Amino acid sequence: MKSTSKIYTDKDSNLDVIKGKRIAVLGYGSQGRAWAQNLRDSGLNVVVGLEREGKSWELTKSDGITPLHTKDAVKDADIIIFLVPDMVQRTLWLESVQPYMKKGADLVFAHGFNIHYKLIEPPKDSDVYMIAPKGPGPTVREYYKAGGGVPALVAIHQDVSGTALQKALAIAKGIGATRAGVIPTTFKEETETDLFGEQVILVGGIMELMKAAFETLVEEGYQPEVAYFETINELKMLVDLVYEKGITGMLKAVSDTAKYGGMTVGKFVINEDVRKRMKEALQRIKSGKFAEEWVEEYGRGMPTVVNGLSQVQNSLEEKIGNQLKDLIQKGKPKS
Ligand SMILES: NC(=O)c1ccc[n+]([C@@H]2O[C@H](COP(=O)([O-])OP(=O)(O)OC[C@H]3O[C@@H](n4cnc5c(N)ncnc54)[C@H](O)[C@@H]3O)[C@@H](O)[C@H]2O)c1
Ligand SMILES: CC(C)(O)[C@@H](O)C(=O)O
Ligand SMILES: [Mg+2]
Ligand SMILES: [Mg+2]
Repeated sequence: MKSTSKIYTDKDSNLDVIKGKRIAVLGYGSQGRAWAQNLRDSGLNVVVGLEREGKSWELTKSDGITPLHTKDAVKDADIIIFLVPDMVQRTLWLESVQPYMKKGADLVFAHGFNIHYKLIEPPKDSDVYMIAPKGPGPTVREYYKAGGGVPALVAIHQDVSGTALQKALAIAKGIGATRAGVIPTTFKEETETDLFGEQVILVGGIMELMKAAFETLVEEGYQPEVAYFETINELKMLVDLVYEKGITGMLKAVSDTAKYGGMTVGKFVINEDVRKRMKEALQRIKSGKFAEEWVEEYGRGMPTVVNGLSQVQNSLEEKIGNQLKDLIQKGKPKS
């Protein structure tokens, strides 16, 4: 185990390093919308680059930011931030960024996928760095507006100017991340751990665990509403306790019966076999097999993602969740 040598906070970063520089945020989705608004509200010079005048274009305008066609946005930009989907970045780079950008402009990422797996080969005269928020885009905006920030990782791939880290930390400050903390990493470590996290726990693991538990109860004849409260809705409250007080805090809040059952049956369900599969999933990421498969799936129009989303939308647990939504919302604290 090698612990981080440093956690950067507000006092380690200075917005002046990038003040007045023209920042082009490419894409206005989950992260793009949050970054563009946070950077603008931090007093930085932001434009948004989009390929066409559609939904994102209108949203950008209604948020008070100027949308431009990508090539116009990158033409005069000193810092170009890729916040379009990972599978779109290579084509955007080849067709709309590389031919039009200023020589030596910085190339910035929120995830290392395209650089680590060499889908984008940046010019040798650009600084290339990453600020990877460890949370979803809407939360990056929500926390910033409330005076906080989502923690992030920072990594430098190319440092031609010798100031790449200072610029990366200034952007991290501009989106609010240094209000929490920013940990230095490499493109390799960020890419592999981020993919692993979303596959085995944050997205894949939790989703399948919730579904499997819900379906087990329903198949055994229990009321789906009771199953929903038990296996999906209450999860937030227990994860909130972990977030506020750690795993120990969560354990202290539940009954001794839940502690004993959780400590024994948890290990029976999430057993050595599951850990072996986690290692296998990590191996597929490290070898590049997952990246290869994802590029191929994307090329076929993402059938697995499209069908998977529609299956989830039409599942019994989603129907029950929708029926209970008003009731659940009414019970939420009014702050
Ligand atoms: N979603 C997250 O919370 C999150 C968290 C950390 C890092 N990241 C990283 O941030 C980057 C952006 O991800 P995201 O989830 O915010 O993206 P997204 O899917 O929300 O991006 C959608 C936006 O990208 C643009 N776009 C979509 N398709 C396009 C196309 N074919 N051509 C040109 N532009 C197109 C549009 O502006 C659209 O609004 C990725 O590298 C991702 O890995 C995302
Ligand atoms: C929000 C996540 C899952 O952490 C991010 O990594 C993503 O790819 O959306
Ligand atoms: Mg990710
Ligand atoms: Mg992530």
